[in-house]
Amino acid sequence: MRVLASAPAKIILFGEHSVVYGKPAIAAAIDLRTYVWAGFNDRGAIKIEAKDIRVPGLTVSFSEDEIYFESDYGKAAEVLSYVRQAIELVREEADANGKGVTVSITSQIPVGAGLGSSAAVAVATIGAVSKLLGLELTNEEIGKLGHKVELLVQGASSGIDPTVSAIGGFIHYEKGDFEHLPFMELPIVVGYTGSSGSTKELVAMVRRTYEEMPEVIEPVLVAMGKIVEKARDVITSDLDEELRFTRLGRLMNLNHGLLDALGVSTKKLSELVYAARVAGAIGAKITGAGGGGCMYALAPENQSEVATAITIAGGTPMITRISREGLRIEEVLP
Ligand SMILES: Nc1ncnc2c1ncn2[C@@H]1O[C@H](COP(=O)(O)OP(=O)(O)OP(=O)(O)O)[C@@H](O)[C@H]1O
Ligand SMILES: C[C@@](O)(CCO)CC(=O)[O-]
Ligand SMILES: [Mg+2]
Repeated sequence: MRVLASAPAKIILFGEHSVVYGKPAIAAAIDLRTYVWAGFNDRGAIKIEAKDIRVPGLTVSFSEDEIYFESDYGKAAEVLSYVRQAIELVREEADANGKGVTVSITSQIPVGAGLGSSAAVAVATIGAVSKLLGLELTNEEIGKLGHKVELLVQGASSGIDPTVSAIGGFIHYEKGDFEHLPFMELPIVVGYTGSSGSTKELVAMVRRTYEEMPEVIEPVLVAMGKIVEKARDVITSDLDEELRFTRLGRLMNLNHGLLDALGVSTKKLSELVYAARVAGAIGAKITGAGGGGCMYALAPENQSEVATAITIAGGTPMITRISREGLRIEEVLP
């Protein structure tokens, strides 16, 4: 038997980092996906093929008893840790610890770019392997297992990325609970700096700053949480669209400033943010963990001008759409 599952990338519209401290956040699944085929092998081993993982200089195929790699073993094992933890967790849930499982991954999502590649690969792997092992899990349950994987690998995770990747759509998230927000088409442009940041390291860096001066950082996190609640009020209000976008844009700019204050922006990210604003975006901010990766801009009137400005500033623009669908079982072969 073989199973193909896919799970989407995400953008965090408001509230990254502060969400790790129990504040609310708003996120949406987008139409870039990671695909995972799962099947059995008769060696009782975990075998992972992740040939197209876009980590510079690294092409790996790895299993418990065999490792093929074009880089050092330590790096390969670390890069594949989300997938391996996902498989191990599902084998445990299914009481199938000795069962040989092979997964093969292809992905449209840039890695370490703030678009939730770690959550998508964990969720798609859990979806495919749980189906293979005969577990009946809901997408919500799979999101919770994805959160466990992120906690095991990163040490800290709010769970928002695996949740939105598993269930799709547009969500408000707080301390493990989520609520779907009314679906709206968002005229956004994502700008990719081309460099990556590790969520594990960025979350740890913010934690160090917090521990060094909690009396300074806590109010910043509280303000971020308030921005999210304001944004939710605007999204669910009956204000006309123009006013709604204007208010959301202002809240995005405030949120970006506070993320910059936490130290998770980079010169390139800030350049893309300012280029987008100058080209007429009504709001622009980092999305995801930062340290490289992506920003997004809200540009109801002038998406193509903003995309051009991002290109001129040295970034790669992506015009994406919100994906209503989260985890999907694409194919089951006998
Ligand atoms: N296609 C893939 N195959 C295997 N592992 C992957 C794949 N895509 C991502 N990963 C894993 O996820 C890691 C990147 O996760 P990280 O959380 O640092 O960034 P991100 O999820 O892309 O961005 P963010 O968390 O800010 O949204 C990679 O180093 C790798 O371990
Ligand atoms: C930086 C962070 O807030 C979002 C990463 O997409 C981490 C998390 O919520 O787990
Ligand atoms: Mg991640």
